[in-house]
Amino acid sequence: MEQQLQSSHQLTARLRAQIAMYESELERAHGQMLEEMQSLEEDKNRAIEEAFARAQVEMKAVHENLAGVRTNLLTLQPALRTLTNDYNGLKRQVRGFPLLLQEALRSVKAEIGQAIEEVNSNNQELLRKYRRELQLRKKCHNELVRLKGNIRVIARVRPVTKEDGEGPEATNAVTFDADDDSIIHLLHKGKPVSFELDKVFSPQASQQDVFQEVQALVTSCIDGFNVCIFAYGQTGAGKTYTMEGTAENPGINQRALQLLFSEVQEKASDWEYTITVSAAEIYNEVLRDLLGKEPQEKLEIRLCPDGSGQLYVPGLTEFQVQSVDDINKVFEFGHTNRTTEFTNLNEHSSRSHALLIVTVRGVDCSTGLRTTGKLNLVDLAGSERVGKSGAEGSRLREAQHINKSLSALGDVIAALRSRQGHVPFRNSKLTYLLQDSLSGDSKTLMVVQVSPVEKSTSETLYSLKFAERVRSVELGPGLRRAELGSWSSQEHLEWEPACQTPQPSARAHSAPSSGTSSRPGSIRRKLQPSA
Ligand SMILES: Nc1ncnc2c1ncn2[C@@H]1O[C@H](COP(=O)(O)OP(=O)(O)OP(=O)(O)O)[C@@H](O)[C@H]1O
Repeated sequence: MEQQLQSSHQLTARLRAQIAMYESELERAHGQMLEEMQSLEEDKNRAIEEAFARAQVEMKAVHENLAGVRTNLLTLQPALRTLTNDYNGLKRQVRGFPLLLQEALRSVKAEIGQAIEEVNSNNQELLRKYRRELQLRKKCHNELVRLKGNIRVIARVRPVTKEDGEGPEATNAVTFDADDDSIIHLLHKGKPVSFELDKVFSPQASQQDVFQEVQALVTSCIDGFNVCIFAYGQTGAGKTYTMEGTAENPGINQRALQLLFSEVQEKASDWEYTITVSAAEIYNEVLRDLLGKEPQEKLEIRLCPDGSGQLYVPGLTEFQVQSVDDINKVFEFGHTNRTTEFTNLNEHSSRSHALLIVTVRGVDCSTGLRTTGKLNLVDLAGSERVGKSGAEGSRLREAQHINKSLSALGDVIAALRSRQGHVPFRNSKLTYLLQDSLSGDSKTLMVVQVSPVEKSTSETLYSLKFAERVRSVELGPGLRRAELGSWSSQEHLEWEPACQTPQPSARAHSAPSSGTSSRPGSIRRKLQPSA
């Protein structure tokens, strides 16, 4: 028991020791906890101090801002008052604006109306002056025509060419007057003969020199005048050279078209122009279209059904052209047609009359005034007197037709120059077709082509007589009848009275799109042997 008591005492002592250890442990943990609480308390206080300090700074800034805003408010108040006043003023103005606008519109309308009236009356005045100017211009032109004669005749002598050969027959038989460019001398069978025309061009004259002589006629077409330019003369005398020329040295046709295009362009701000071209041929008194799709078709000249008395050719193709390039295309097209039609185009060309008809239609943009002028460029058939040299068959028939139409042309020109009441336009297709362009205010220029060589002197003599006769028919009534009798075909073959046929033009086209030719205005282009 004692043992048990002893062990129990020992156990109690161990337990007491253990409890003492726990208690000291607890005490230490308690101390630690107190320390940590102390440190936490310090942290909290520090944080509170810092937050307080920041809050104080911010508070100070807010106070300062508030003070600034207050100051601003104080300064904005007067501005706000002004704005309110302005706003109210504007509101009043907006309310009164429709009335003001109406009033302003009324006064502006009245001012514009007055200005329009002034402009109108100015325009009327200008229009009146313009019309008077136009009339004056036309009067001047007519006066010029009257003074100069509306029919002029010039001669052009071509140079001696290789084709003239050599020897006495190819010697030069034509000379000129150094002091007077309207005189030409011919040595015919040893006798000198002189002629006076309106102007004579020697072989040295250039294409441009000749064109200068016809330039004014060409431009008058833009003002609504009709013009005829003829090349007359025996085969090989240079008619086609003068009218068509070569690629390097173009003749009247191309230069005229070029001039028309440039003149029309210059006037483009005031006038609207359209230029159309037609080309026709008269062979054995049959009229045919050189630009048509059916070159064989015979055309007739008819009276316009509108009762205007104007003539027209139903079916004659008319191409509208705007540039030399368009002309190239038109004539290339016509030429292609013809080369397939004739085995010997050159010969055929020599025996037919070729006409290039250029029509210039204009509208004055400001007045609506319309003008139409026609420029007829005619390469006549060779004038040689084949019949006298004993031609037969178809050659004789051709010659008869040529002589008949050239005589008829001479008759018409003579009648016009002498201002006869009756002009025999209907005696040939050529004169009938050109009736509109030969009468009235129209102008005519005949270029008589002359071969200079000895062997051609008979034909040259004949051509120059023809030319001088055309020119010498006086304009005055006293002399009116003096020369008329000589127009019957003494030198041409006898011919029968012309059948009576006449003609408006149709078939307007724009230029075809074929290949280009180097010779615009070439309706009678001669084929080169190699072609
Ligand atoms: N002024 C000139 N300058 C240089 N050569 C010219 C001149 N006039 C004509 N010729 C030349 O003379 C030749 C005959 O001229 P062209 O063919 O023009 O005569 P034509 O009168 O038209 O003949 P046809 O009646 O056969 O048509 C051509 O070779 C042409 O080039």
